[in-house]
Amino acid sequence: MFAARFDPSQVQTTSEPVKNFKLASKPVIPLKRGKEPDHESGSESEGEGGSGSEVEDVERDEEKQTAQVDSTQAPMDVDSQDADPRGENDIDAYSSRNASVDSPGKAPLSDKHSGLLSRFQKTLSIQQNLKPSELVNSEDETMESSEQHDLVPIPQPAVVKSTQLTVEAASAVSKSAAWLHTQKVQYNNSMIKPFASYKTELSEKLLANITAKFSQNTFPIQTILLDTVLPKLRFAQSVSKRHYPRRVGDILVNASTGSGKTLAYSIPVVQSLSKRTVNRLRCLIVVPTKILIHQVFETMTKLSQGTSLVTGISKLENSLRDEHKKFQNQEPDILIITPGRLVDHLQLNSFDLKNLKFLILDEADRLLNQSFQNWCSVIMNMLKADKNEAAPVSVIKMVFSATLTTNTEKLHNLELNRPTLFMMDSVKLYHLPKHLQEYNVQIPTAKSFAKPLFMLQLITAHSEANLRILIFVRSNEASLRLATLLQLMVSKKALGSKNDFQVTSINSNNTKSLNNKLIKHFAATEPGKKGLKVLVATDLMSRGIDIDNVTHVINYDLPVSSQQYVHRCGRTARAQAHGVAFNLLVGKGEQKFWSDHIDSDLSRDVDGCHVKSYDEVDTLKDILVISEEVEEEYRESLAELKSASDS
Ligand SMILES: Nc1ncnc2c1ncn2[C@@H]1O[C@H](COP(=O)(O)OP(=O)(O)OP(=O)(O)O)[C@@H](O)[C@H]1O
Repeated sequence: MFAARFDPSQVQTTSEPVKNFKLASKPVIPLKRGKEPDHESGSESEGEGGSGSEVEDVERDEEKQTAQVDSTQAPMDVDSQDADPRGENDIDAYSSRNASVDSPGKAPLSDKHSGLLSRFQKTLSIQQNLKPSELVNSEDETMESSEQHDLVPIPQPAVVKSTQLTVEAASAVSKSAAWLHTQKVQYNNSMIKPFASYKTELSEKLLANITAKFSQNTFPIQTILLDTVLPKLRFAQSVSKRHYPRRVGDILVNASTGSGKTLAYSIPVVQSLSKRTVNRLRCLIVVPTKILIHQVFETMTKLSQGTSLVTGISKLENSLRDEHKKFQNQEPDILIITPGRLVDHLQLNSFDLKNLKFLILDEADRLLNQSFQNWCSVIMNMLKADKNEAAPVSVIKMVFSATLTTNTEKLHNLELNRPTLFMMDSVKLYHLPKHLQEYNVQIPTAKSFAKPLFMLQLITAHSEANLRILIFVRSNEASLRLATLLQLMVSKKALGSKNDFQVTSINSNNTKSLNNKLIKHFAATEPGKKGLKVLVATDLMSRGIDIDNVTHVINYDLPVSSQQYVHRCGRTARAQAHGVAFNLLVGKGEQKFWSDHIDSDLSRDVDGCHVKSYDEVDTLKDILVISEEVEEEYRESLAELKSASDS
């Protein structure tokens, strides 16, 4: 069913010409006479197929020289620098030309310039001897002259702003440059192909693990990433074992929830590292929550089965000291960790980053919004120190999210190196899964007191069993209260559900282990058991959690942003499965908020699902109708809940 032929020509790259901002002056590299210093391909010995070490030495010199060149100089556009009118590109002409401009005293100037130059130097010396009071501001001077002569002032040339960027302006430019000059590669949902078509790019063992444990066919984000990154990685590793990351550049991915991002970044990592001989920390995967650690660990373990790669995790429940000893004894090749814990281990020197080749941020927008002891700058500084390199360090940063931040400030902190952004070819900020069917339930303000009852009627209107319904509320308190109320209501005669109805609540009143147990129970499928499982949760559950067969998501409380909406709804309709999301909108205010601040940021597949109103479905159109008996029992339940909470 996924066998649609993938045609590489479909890969739409909207790459603006990637301007390689070069530093103001080219570092002069000791190359053979007559050869133009070529930064892109590294060096001339590379053209002669020099041995790895020779290429690495030249590269190391090149990088040292680049690092020494003062990078605060205003970046010069490559065109002006390379467009050499006289076509003199060899190193001799280059140096004599600069000598004449940089050191006038040394090289003979033609006579016609020497007079001009001496007058300029005389003016400079007069200006230096003037007292401050004698210095006249240009505006005042213009005003005085016009008042004295009562003449119409002669039109003055515009005052030319200083060409020197102020530090703030320069950093603002560089920050927006971090994002604006990113090459963009767009893809669409038709880009699916068999994993077997990568048999020349992937090791036999890895390919077997993918097809046996995951799938025969790729998802679109995996196709575009593997097609782009694998060849780059292979070539870069063939040129330099040590510095290949810098040649590949950084990778940014904005792909919808459930689209297989974890596999998309895990495959290139396992492919690149499986040839290594000694265990060294070469890949760091940073995730925002503990639950995600286990999920990524499972994927990595399945992929690297049969290789000698060691994947480690840092568990918050383990003591830092014990983990420190464990990492000291054996450095894992791949480490999955949360940001705060990573900072703790770096400060304890549990491991160093000098061998690191991949730094992966999963749910990156969440990570970049977290301060966690300023983890981002701690890692960036530690990388530069351990690798003894200036930015950009030779590490491939892979930044993944379904709602990747466009906040250049946050991305700037990552000191991106020639980033490529992979994104859906949609005009909106975020893209929803194709088979996610959304329904809006418009509740009149006057009836808002009965919102829990409407939701119960919405749930019990579904006749089929084996539903897994995830209900999102805005707080822990609301999660506990709503779950308790639902249990009370279901125990009543009129309100009771036809199905076996289990309601649980995830909230911070529970211990972490209880929450994990409840999630496992919710996710578990007992064959033959027709349980209708309802889990009430806060947004802790909305990020990256991959639970099979969540059939419905109910936004009982509206999310506060389109990002939150995307992540909540993304718990269903995963891996191209079908899923349903209900939005309970109370009054015109919430309806307007949803359309102005959520729906306006979302794009959906043209041939996919589109938002509907609940009353377009026969079985749902009466959920807002309440009989007297039902209302009576509902009010009883509310009273019971109130007395329980008061006691
Ligand atoms: N090519 C594939 N074919 C079928 N299933 C896949 C494929 N790739 C990944 N999956 C499955 O899809 C599910 C979602 O994958 P994953 O959790 O990586 O999505 P995601 O994009 O990270 O979602 P989120 O943004 O919510 O974190 C997982 O169960 C995974 O095993």
